[in-house]
Amino acid sequence: MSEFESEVAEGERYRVGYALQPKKVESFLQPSLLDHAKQHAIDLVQIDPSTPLEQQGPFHCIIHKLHTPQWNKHLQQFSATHPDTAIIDSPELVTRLHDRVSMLEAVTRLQISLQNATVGVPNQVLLNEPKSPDFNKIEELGLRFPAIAKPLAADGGGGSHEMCLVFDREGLNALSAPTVLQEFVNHGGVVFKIYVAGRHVKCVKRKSLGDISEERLRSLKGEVLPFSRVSNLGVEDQGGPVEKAEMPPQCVVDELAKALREALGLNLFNVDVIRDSKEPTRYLVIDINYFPGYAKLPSYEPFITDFLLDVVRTMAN
Ligand SMILES: O=P(O)(O)O[C@@H]1[C@@H](OP(=O)(O)O)[C@H](OP(=O)(O)O)[C@H](O)[C@H](OP(=O)(O)O)[C@H]1OP(=O)(O)O
Ligand SMILES: Nc1ncnc2c1ncn2[C@@H]1O[C@H](COP(=O)(O)OP(=O)(O)O)[C@@H](O)[C@H]1O
Ligand SMILES: [Mg+2]
Ligand SMILES: [Mg+2]
Repeated sequence: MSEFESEVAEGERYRVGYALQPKKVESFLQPSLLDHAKQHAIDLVQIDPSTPLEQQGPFHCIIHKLHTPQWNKHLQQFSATHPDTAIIDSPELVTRLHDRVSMLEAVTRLQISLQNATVGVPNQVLLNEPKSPDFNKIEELGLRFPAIAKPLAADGGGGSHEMCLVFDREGLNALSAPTVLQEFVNHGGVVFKIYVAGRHVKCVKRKSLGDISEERLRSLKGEVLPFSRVSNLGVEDQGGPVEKAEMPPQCVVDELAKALREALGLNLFNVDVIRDSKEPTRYLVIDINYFPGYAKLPSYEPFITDFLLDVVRTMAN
């Protein structure tokens, strides 16, 4: 039962508009979410992003994952004249997550040290022209191979999840600009995904890239191995590294979620975190995604509904 079930004022209903791509509508707006929200006084209403919002309201809250200029304009016009509608989240702040350098900047400013755990980011450098890279910059940072070449843009556009494992300098010749070269950290093949919806936080484990031994590293010199969407592969793991992996301490998960929520000014995101195999109290944030695939979480219906109730109630008070 939702923690808010008894608090819904009788007869009062809330309209929450959603503006999402068709694929996202299909995955996120499961009948189970629509039903659960409805039972808790929330009506989820689809927004047509090409029509002015004025003609589609009123809304107590709008959630969205679109970033076309036309949508941003409609949203800006509507929020200027409807300050009582909560916009989740501000498009300007979401933009920070569309770039793999700026998305991690907030993490580098965090000071989290709980239960001996530290939270940081892997060494990384932006290569505007990877074919003629600034080796001084790479060396100054002490960045070591193997590394992962990630497209700078993380806006969900074509190619934004196409990565490459690079094993030495020669491998950089195969890359196209602009690329973020990030040190590969052995982490036991498991990624922790921390899903945040306002003050609500859930952490799950998923399959990740396996460790790279010194021997394998030597045999792969000069190679470039492309990969994409590893944590979505859903490969069988019975008795494997994912099942066996210990979760990070809950206090670290909660503190990281809270600190990032404040630093980014965002409510709906997830954080990909790995744990250094060599130093198991060292946690590294490798990716932050806006409005991720919440439907993959067990019991995502109350998770999302409770968050939306928080938002509409705060606006009403
Ligand atoms: O589609 P899903 O459910 O796999 O969700 C994707 C997320 O998967 P996750 O929840 O982290 O496992 C995915 O996260 P990752 O980058 O794979 O860690 C992205 O947030 C992706 O959005 P975009 O393509 O970057 O705009 C998300 O895609 P959209 O659903 O927003 O298109
Ligand atoms: N620095 C790293 N060290 C080791 N593995 C990594 C590192 N960065 C990413 N990975 C692996 O690559 C996957 C995809 O990288 P990520 O930055 O999360 O991109 P995406 O936005 O496509 O999810 C991660 O889920 C993880 O398995
Ligand atoms: Mg990721
Ligand atoms: Mg991502």
